[in-house]
Amino acid sequence: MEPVSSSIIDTAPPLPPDTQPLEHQIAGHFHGRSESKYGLLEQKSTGFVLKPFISAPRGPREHQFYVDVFSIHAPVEIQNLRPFLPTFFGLYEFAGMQYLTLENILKDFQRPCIADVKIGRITYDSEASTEKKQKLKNNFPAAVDLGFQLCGWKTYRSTQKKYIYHHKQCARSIKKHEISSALANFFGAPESDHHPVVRDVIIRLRTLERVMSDLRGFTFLATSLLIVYDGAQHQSCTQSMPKVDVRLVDFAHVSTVNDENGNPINQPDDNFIFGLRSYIDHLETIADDKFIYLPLERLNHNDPSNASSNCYTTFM
Ligand SMILES: Nc1ncnc2c1ncn2[C@@H]1O[C@H](COP(=O)(O)OP(=O)(O)OP(=O)(O)O)[C@@H](O)[C@H]1O
Ligand SMILES: O=P(O)(O)O[C@@H]1[C@H](O)[C@H](O)[C@@H](OP(=O)(O)O)[C@H](OP(=O)(O)O)[C@H]1O
Repeated sequence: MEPVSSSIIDTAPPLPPDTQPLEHQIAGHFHGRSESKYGLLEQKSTGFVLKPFISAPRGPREHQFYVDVFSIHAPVEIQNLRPFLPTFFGLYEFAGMQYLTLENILKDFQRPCIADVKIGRITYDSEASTEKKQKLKNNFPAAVDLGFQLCGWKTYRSTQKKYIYHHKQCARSIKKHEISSALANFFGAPESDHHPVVRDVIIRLRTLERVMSDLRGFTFLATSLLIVYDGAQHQSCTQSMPKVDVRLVDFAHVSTVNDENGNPINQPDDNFIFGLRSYIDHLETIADDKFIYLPLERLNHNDPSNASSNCYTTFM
C-alpha cells in the first residue's frame, strides 16, 4: 500500500478498538486522508466494514436506505436488491462518531481484484452547490456520454505476484475511446485471459439491470458498482473459473421521486439504467474475440523518479 506519512497519522481520528483502515479500498473517503479525516475501516476480528455515518443529509439517507432494503416489510422489488448490496448489520458508535456496520464483500476472496465504477451520466443531486456540481462534472466530463466513470481499480498479477492499483486521478485521465482497454486491464489483460470473468460479470449485471428496471420511483446518484474477482485463481493456463461478485455501494444520494400528488413516480431510474447498460455494452465489446487490447501508455506509466505523475502503485 501507499506509505502513510506521520503527519497523516497525527491528524487522523482515533481508531475504534479492533479496527484498521479498510484494506483494498479503491475510492471514496480514506481514513486520515479525506477532508473530515474519517474514512472506511474494518473490524479485525469480524472483518466487518465500518463506514462513517456522516452529517445530514448524506449519512442518515444512506442509513435509511440500508434499513429500508433489509426491512422485513420491504416490497419485493426492493428485496430483490439485497443480493447486490453488502448486508447491513446496524450502527456502531465510538468516540462520538457513528458507523454503518456492513458485510465486507471481499471476505471470501483470496486475492481480491476490485473496480469501483460510479454509475450515471449525472452524479450530483439538486442540493449540491454550483461549485460542487462543476467539480463533479470536471472530474470526468466523458461521463455525460458514457453514463459511468471509473474511480479506480486494483488487479492482482499472479505472474508477478503483486497488486497493481490504478487510482482515481489515473482513471479520470482515460479518454472515452480508451475506456474498453482500461476495463480489460482490470480484468487481467494483457497477461491473463479476461474473457471468462467478463462473461460471468455480464450475466450478473443483466440480472441487476432487470432488478433496477423493476424498481420504480428511486434515483441513485453517485452510487458505485463494485466488480470483484479472485486474482489468485486467474491464470491463463488453467481452466478454473475465478470467484466473481458484483455489488452496489454508496447510497448517500439515493432518494425517492414523487409526483405532484406526493406519490412515488412510476418510473425506473433512467440515469442509472443508461449508465449500467453502457457499462455492460463496453463489457460485451471486450468479451468479443475480435476485441484488440490497446496498451495505454498512461496505464503503464510508473516512473520512480517522478512519483506524482505515476498512474499506479504496486504492492504485494
Ligand atoms: N461493504 C464493502 N466491502 C468491501 N469494500 C467496500 C465496501 N464498501 C465500500 N468498500 C470500499 O470502499 C470504497 C469507498 O466506498 P464508498 O463509495 O461507500 O465510500 P464513500 O466515502 O461514500 O465514497 P464517495 O467519496 O464516493 O462518496 C469502495 O471503492 C470500495 O473499495
Ligand atoms: O472524487 P473527488 O474528486 O474527491 O470528489 C468527491 C466524490 O465525488 C464523492 O463522491 C463526494 O462525496 P459524496 O458522494 O458523499 O457527496 C465528494 O464530495 P464532498 O467533497 O462534499 O465530500 C467529492 O468531493
